[in-house]
Amino acid sequence: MGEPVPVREVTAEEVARFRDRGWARLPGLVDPGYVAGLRERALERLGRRQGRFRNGFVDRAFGQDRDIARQDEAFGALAMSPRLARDVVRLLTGVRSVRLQVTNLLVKEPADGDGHGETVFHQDFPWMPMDRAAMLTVWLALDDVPADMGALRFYERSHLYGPLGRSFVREGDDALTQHPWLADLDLSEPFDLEAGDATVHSSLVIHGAPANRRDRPRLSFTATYFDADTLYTGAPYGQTDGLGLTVNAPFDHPMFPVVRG
Ligand SMILES: O=C(O)CCC(=O)C(=O)O
Ligand SMILES: [Fe+2]
Repeated sequence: MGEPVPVREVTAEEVARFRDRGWARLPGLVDPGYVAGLRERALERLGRRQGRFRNGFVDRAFGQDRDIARQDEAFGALAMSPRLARDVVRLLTGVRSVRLQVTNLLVKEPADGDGHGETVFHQDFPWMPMDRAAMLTVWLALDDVPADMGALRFYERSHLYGPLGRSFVREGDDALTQHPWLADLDLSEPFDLEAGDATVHSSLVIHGAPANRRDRPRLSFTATYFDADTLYTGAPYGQTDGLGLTVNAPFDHPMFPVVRG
């Protein structure tokens, strides 16, 4: 084992905010020096990338390099970091340990020309074959992400309303169009992130992002964790279909490692 990945502890105030509002800002979550190394690796991978898929609704909003932590050791060390796992356990309510669901390198290309558009407002949970929603995503800025480059925005406390349905299935199915009452909730103010800053969001909070109005790609890394006691429901899902998971049993599979705190 090398040095521990330089991830800081979340504060009691950040935990309280996350639980109250469904999301929180975590400034300086990961040491900027470590993040500079991640950024270099990310750019190197992107340079080797072949073509882009623009078929689905999600692909219009950002590019994905899924499961990057299984392919790159620096991203892997961060995703499997005991310090990060401790933070996640503290943020979630009533959870003893967590599994990693997925990691992703997200790239939102500048909107000009043939670039990406906005990330429409949505929840993450309605896609999941999980029997509970104790699940969150850490969204780490790999480079400075000024607000107009597309940092996430959140409908405050929207996680309290349970699953509100899927988005990204058809044209015009963003959460606001499906549920106009959401507009009565406060929308988080736009904010600038620096490399190493993160946001963390509940799988039930409504979130989205504007298009990237700058001239360089928005680069971020996400890691999604869920309660290790969660049971598999058997609902069809690309990631889990065919893995041989047992319905009504935990996600006991190398794809979903328990991350020890
Ligand atoms: O980065 C984005 O624009 C959206 C990311 C997202 O929806 C997520 O990580 O759950
Ligand atoms: Fe999302």
